[in-house]
Amino acid sequence: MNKNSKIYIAGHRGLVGSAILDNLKNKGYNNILTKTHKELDLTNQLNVANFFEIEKPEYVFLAAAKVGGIVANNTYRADFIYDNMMIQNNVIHQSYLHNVKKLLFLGSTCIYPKKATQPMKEEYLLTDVLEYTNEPYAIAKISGIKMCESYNIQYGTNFISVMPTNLYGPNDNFDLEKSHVLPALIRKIHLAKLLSEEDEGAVVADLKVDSFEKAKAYLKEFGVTSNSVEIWGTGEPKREFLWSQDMADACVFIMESRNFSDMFKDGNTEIRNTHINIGTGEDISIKELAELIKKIVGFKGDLVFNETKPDGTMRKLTDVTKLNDLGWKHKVELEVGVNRIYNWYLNNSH
Ligand SMILES: NC(=O)C1=CN([C@@H]2O[C@H](COP(=O)(O)OP(=O)(O)OC[C@H]3O[C@@H](n4cnc5c(N)ncnc54)[C@H](OP(=O)(O)O)[C@@H]3O)[C@@H](O)[C@H]2O)C=CC1
Ligand SMILES: C[C@H]1O[C@H](OP(=O)(O)OP(=O)(O)OC[C@H]2O[C@@H](n3cnc4c(=O)[nH]c(N)nc43)[C@H](O)[C@@H]2O)[C@@H](O)[C@@H](O)C1=O
Repeated sequence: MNKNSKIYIAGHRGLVGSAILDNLKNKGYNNILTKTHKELDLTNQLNVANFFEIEKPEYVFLAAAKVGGIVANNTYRADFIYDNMMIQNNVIHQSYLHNVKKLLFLGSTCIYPKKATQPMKEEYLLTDVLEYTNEPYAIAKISGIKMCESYNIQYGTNFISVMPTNLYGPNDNFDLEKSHVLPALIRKIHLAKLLSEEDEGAVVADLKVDSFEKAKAYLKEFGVTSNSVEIWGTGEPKREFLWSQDMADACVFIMESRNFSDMFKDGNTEIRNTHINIGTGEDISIKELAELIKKIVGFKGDLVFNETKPDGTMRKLTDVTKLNDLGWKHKVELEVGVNRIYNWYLNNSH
């Protein structure tokens, strides 16, 4: 990629896409192409074909997807498989037809078997059954990896897949039902603290409702009260969290420095499993995460574990040897990142 290359970021307003946009701008890339979801619905084959025909991007970051936490994945199963397969089929196929020089496809570590040996290496893909709560999403992501791999092999394209761990950062989704655990707990614990301080105005403003009674009733549904916060599941599952700006930096690093062909020449004779894990290689339990957020937010109440909610995979720690060997390592440690995202939330929640 050179600084004038025409680069399309699909999903530029999302958690990862917005961080990729900032990262590229900061590095001096000046020909970046973006479209909002409203301007271009990537599930629409004809519109995506027209877009590529007119714009002819040279590089593509595919960070648009239907994304959500464990309950969203488990509830909207059809949407997660349909939207994700449509988006990636359209973008990857049109990238091939219009001679895109390089494409980066974002998968997820949920592609690995539910009971994979830890930490999970790239070659564990398709070696056992998946976690059921996010199986439709994971299958869409696996088909995206295999699509990139197949186009590379049959058509000589240069499409690279990366498998990020759980991400968090600015522009994350803080919805109490549909979000991932880290933003959900930041918001729930913050709101519980506001309730304990009897700051009715701040609670109403955060939830954008017209009365404190409505706000309290809504929060009760999610187990948020002035003296306790509900945590889904047992608190025992472990998760690995990567700051979204580190994730974006890894994506740009890979786009700048790697080619699909390098990935099986460097001692790897197998053309399959050329995807790259992106993570920190460190994880913590959900209980420990909740305690950390509680400390940072300054909430004094209790954490109550609701075991009727799913735990999901008990552990999905990435093996980041491949990424580290390429010369990239994360910078932001979890406690620093949680402090940053809490401050970001305080400045952006109304
Ligand atoms: N967040 C995480 O923890 C993880 C994310 N990933 C992957 O990283 C990538 C980015 O995720 P993340 O940034 O968190 O997701 P976000 O939900 O924050 O952003 C997704 C973006 O895609 C856009 N989008 C969704 N559907 C369409 C559509 N039909 N047409 C056009 N645009 C669409 C959204 O626009 P709009 O909001 O307007 O719909 C949004 O800008 C995804 O591939 C995801 O699977 C992988 C592992 C973990
Ligand atoms: C990134 C990843 O995201 C999803 O997988 P997940 O890691 O299981 O997602 P999660 O962040 O929602 O939950 C992590 C853990 O945390 C627990 N938990 C506690 N309390 C809350 C809570 O309040 N909200 C949420 N969401 N989870 C909670 C929750 O029960 C679970 O044990 C995939 O569907 C898949 O899409 C994917 O790739």
